[in-house]
Amino acid sequence: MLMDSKETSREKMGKIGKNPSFFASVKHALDGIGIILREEKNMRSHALFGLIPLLSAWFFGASPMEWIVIIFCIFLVIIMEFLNTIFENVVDLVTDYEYHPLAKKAKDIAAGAVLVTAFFAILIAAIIFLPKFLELYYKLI
Ligand SMILES: Nc1ncnc2c1ncn2[C@@H]1O[C@H](COP(=O)(O)OP(=O)(O)OP(=O)(O)O)[C@@H](O)[C@H]1O
Repeated sequence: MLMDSKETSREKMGKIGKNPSFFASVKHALDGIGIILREEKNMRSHALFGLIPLLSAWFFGASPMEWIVIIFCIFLVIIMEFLNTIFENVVDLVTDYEYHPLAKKAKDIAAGAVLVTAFFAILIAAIIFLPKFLELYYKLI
């Protein structure tokens, strides 16, 4: 019963349905990336901060394994921000922007997951780069 009304409303809208091709799926995925870059200031910050370890890796001539770990950490933070944004949107959809303690809980926990991942990435960056920075520092003084 519910299924029938759902399908009818889908047909009426004419906008929702299975992607007709692989390229249509890719286009919608790219739209999603565009939306998160436009609407989420935190995602732009992550992308910008991600440049620091990349430039440092280039400057210090990081080993292939160090490059892999650094790129892994950058993508981990970015993926976590994607998940956080998905949660925020689903919560807003369900609550229709009305206050609900469970909505607060879900959003705060999702934001906490991003924070934990960012700390993890900073810790890894410190383990890789701190000795290199110190070596350079003692060479220069
Ligand atoms: N429907 C709601 N009910 C209760 N609290 C909410 C609700 N929506 C948001 N909040 C609270 O307001 C905070 C900010 O919510 P918002 O959706 O604006 O996230 P944001 O500022 O985009 O978060 P982030 O910085 O993680 O991207 C949430 O972390 C949560 O504590």
